[in-house]
Amino acid sequence: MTSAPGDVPAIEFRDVVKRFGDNVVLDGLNFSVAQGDRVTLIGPSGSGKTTILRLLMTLEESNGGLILIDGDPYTHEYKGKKWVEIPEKRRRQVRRRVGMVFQQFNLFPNMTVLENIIEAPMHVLGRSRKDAIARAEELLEQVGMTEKRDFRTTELSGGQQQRVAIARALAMDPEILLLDEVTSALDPEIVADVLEVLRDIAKNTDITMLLVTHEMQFAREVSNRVLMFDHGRIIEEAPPEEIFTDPREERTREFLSAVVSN
Ligand SMILES: Nc1ncnc2c1ncn2[C@@H]1O[C@H](COP(=O)(O)OP(=O)(O)OP(=O)(O)O)[C@@H](O)[C@H]1O
Repeated sequence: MTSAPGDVPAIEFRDVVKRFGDNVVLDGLNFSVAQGDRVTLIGPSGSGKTTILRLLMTLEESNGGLILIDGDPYTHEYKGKKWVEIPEKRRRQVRRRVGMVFQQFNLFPNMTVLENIIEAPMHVLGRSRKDAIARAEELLEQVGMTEKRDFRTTELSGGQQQRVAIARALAMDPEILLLDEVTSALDPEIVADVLEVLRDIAKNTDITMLLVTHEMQFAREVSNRVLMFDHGRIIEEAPPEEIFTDPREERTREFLSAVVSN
């Protein structure tokens, strides 16, 4: 599902600049993602893909430009003829619409699976414990983890932890789900289980998804648009069937053949 022309994009980057010291990672980046779009970011290591997701989670601050979620500016707005910072409270409201699953799961190790999933809905969204548990149980079923409900996360395999992390992100009912190389830390034989869960979410929800992955087959199945990054710039953009079979740019071609032969 993609938005009709004229709809407000779910995500918009306008001239976004991000530097780490002298290292200019994003140098005036512009792109947008329509509501319900599934967009994969590909590109060599260090090209800025994770930085984009971290900016969207406000885990990093940009050095310029605007990031908008559903048309709402995230960090700054133009008011009274000058740029002013968005108050923290409003920023948190916008931030809540975005969920992220990380490469390294980032679960709370001293909590059970269930506690991990209900923590934010109760404390951030103010849901009752009963409602949070009911939703968590639905999600545990969806990711095939019902039996591990009361286990500590340290007792789970990487693939199981990642499925819990997906359930935890979904428990906040995000409009946008960011997936950062969610299978990279997993043994090859369990990658398929996690991809199956994500495929299911892509098929059965209208969540906007922005994913960074080296699993090209997965990107092909799940996304409807692929953006190829190099040095913080989009050098090619196309539907997966086009970019994976007949890339326009030499740099994309090189990158894809290196990934496939790995
Ligand atoms: N916290 C940080 N401090 C300093 N430099 C950073 C930091 N985070 C990222 N960088 C730098 O920003 C650049 C982009 O990194 P980023 O992780 O976004 O790339 P990437 O495309 O996601 O790479 P990969 O595919 O390896 O994950 C790199 O040069 C990296 O060294």
